[in-house]
Amino acid sequence: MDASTTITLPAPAKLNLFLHITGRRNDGYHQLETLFQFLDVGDRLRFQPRSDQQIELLDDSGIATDDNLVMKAARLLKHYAEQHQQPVTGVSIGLQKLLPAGGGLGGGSSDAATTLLGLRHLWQLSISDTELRQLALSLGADVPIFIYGQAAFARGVGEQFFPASPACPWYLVAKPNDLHIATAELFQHPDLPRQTASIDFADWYFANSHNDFQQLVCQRYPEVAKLLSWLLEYAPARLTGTGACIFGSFATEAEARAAHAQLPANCSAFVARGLNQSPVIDALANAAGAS
Ligand SMILES: C[C@@](CO)(OP(=O)(O)O)[C@H](O)COP(=O)(O)OP(=O)(O)OC[C@H]1O[C@@H](n2ccc(N)nc2=O)[C@H](O)[C@@H]1O
Ligand SMILES: Nc1ncnc2c1ncn2[C@@H]1O[C@H](COP(=O)(O)OP(=O)(O)O)[C@@H](O)[C@H]1O
Repeated sequence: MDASTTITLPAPAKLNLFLHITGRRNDGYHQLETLFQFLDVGDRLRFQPRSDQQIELLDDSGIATDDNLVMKAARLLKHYAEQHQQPVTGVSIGLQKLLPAGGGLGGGSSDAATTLLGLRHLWQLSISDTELRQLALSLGADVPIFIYGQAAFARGVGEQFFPASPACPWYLVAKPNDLHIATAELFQHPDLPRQTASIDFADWYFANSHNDFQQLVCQRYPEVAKLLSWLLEYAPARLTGTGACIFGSFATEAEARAAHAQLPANCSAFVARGLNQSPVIDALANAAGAS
């Protein structure tokens, strides 16, 4: 495939297999320890070069174009290219949203990362992965992991990575309908635990870790507490990120689908496989190979 032709790329979801808050920085941002893993489910983005210089976003998400992380990422990379005297073309970006916004699955962050990666390819920009991750961090704490593209333990605000190879089970990911949790609001809550002791990642396993947001989210949103109690009857289960999604891990797809079939009313869910490499990395390698 020629770099100037249309490309379609995935923007996978992530799970936080655990999430500890170990402190707070002077600027108010929290220091975290977490383990990121990707899912084989996510949004899709299509990048089509234009003959003018416009960046156009075609999307069905209902998010205002100027607020959309896809648009922010595209403008940021265009600005970088212009500052470094690297030519760019216009582009129409089609966003197909499948992941719930504000679900703790990092959908918006993943869309932003796929935009940075897709446009670097399309525009043939000379920018290293490290620089791209720095640009990504300015869009949000969760964006760099989707550029990194490998399952990883993370420290800092979630931007210092240590490669990991957790088991890749089948997950049932579920959330109460019509529930969006505002990440910033939860981070500011006085009852949030902020002093979990730092762990040695080599000693990590699921049962000796937790998610520091889970208790607070369950208190504030009883529908999450109820859904989590239900899922725990079937599998080890936990909140991802700041929620509202929870996940349960299963040895087989059939077991995950059997639990899905019993999903309580007023909830939505999907079954997905855990992945230790982001599918966007494979898709870009294919696109580069075909150029
Ligand atoms: C909690 C996590 C765990 O992976 O995921 P989500 O639940 O959002 O998916 C992330 O740290 C979320 O990252 P992200 O959603 O990109 O957050 P940002 O846009 O950078 O920040 C939103 C707001 O959350 C707070 N924030 C975020 C990250 C952090 N380490 N400390 C913070 O205090 C800040 O108040 C910030 O203004
Ligand atoms: N392309 C996008 N997809 C989803 N949310 C977006 C997008 N662009 C901006 N946002 C904003 O980012 C917020 C967080 O989105 P998202 O990353 O999907 O959830 P979370 O941070 O809970 O994992 C949303 O509430 C939404 O307002």
